[in-house]
Amino acid sequence: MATRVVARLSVDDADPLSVQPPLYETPDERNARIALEQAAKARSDTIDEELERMRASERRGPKPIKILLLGQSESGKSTTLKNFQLMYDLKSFRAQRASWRAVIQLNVVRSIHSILDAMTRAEKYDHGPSSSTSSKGDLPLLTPELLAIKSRLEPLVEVEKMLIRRLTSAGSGEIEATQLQTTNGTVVLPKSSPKEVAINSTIPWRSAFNKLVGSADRGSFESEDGIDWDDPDDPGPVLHSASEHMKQLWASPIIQQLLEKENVRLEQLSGFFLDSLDRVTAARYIPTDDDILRARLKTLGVSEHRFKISTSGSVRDWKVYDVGGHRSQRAAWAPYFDDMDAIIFLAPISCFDQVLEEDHKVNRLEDSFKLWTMIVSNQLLKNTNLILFLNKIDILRTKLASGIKLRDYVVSYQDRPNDVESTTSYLKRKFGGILHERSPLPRVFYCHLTTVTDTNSTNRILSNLKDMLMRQNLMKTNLIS
Ligand SMILES: Nc1nc2c(ncn2[C@@H]2O[C@H](COP(=O)(O)OP(=O)(O)OP(=O)(O)O)[C@@H](O)[C@H]2O)c(=O)[nH]1
Ligand SMILES: [Mg+2]
Repeated sequence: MATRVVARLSVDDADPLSVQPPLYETPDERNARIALEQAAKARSDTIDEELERMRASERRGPKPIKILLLGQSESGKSTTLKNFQLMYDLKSFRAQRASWRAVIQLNVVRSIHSILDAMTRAEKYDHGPSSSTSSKGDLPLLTPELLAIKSRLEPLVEVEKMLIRRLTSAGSGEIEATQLQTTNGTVVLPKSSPKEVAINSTIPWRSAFNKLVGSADRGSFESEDGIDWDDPDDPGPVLHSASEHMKQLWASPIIQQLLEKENVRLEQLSGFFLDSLDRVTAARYIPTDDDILRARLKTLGVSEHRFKISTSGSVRDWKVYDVGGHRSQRAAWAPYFDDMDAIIFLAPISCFDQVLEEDHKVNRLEDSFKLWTMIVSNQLLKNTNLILFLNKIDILRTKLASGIKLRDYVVSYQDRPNDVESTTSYLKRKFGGILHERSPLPRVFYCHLTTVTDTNSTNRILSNLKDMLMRQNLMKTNLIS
């Protein structure tokens, strides 16, 4: 009988293509090894053939039309992508309902968490050593009823943690600190609202949520909306039972006063659903398309989305790239500058009175101007169409109507009227001026005033863009003269 070689790689561990045949093996082991090698080679050949087939088809067919979405964090890039999906891939957009439902639940508990944090701060002032000094008097006193609601809602922080765990379980996300931390018994209070969860879009995070809310073999699984109503981990029932308390908290004038004093403007934050609590905490809540557009999940990395889009009988492949806009993510943009047909640049101009979340010294509008300057002057992009979306016009309208003045943040605006028409045409001229001054080659200034959460108006703009790019592309490939 042949001697066994000690400490040999087991058949399971070995890579059959890279491991030398062992010096000693039994006939059975030899046959097993050969069979394994043959199977591995067959697999490898199939992959090679598939790759070659894909390359050949890419060589044969016209090049896909490529669009890159750029702009600072929360400018509306992923929301624009959702509009593309709604228009050109409705089936997969709707198939994601269960996942977006979980994101909306996360958005709701995050808002409630912000209120609970503000209440904790107010309580601290009430009981703290400096309670007899001046600053305490600024914060409203919390009534026993409100404090009872607070204790009733505190378990929602656990629901938030659970949702975040599910979301990030596939290693696809990053969480920034969300809880109060205790150091030497001292409560370290966050200045602003709880931080966001960010998701690396290259990894299919939705499968994590599908696992959370969907399982095809459960009796009540409804394939239409993909929601598994019997899932024991679904936070829906907990949110439903806490709904009245959440509504009371949000409707309380004392809480509104507290948030105002603390400068926590939840209704201006992304993923705000507290005005729709009745609906989004209903026992059988299914998100509408509009809800999905309003749901907020911060992007990490770059993701590619493919569409088949037709115009005048001609069908073309499109690739739309969504990127993370946070400063830490911007280094990942440049490798995609090559070979883009168009860049949609989103500047959320309603943010003229806000600062970047990642650097509180930088005004958001100023950051958009700097980013736009960098994009228009980039040599690699000199032949790329640039389409500017001056976004969040709905929020701009509300803000200006509430008396917030553009001239207080953009000094050069001086005494011009503080209405939507004048402010937008002023800002449009400024962005246009930068394009004309800094572009390496003369180029057309395409600019739209947008509210990308409004599907009808965005649909029209994207359809026009589609026609323009299809025409350009056909001209390039000499199909029309
Ligand atoms: N009211 C309003 N909300 C908008 C508009 N555009 C986007 N939003 C909301 O703003 C939030 C941020 O939008 P996203 O599309 O996630 O922003 P993003 O540019 O992808 O941000 P990052 O992924 O962090 O780079 C979401 O909750 C959107 O629903 C708009 O025009 N009006
Ligand atoms: Mg995004």
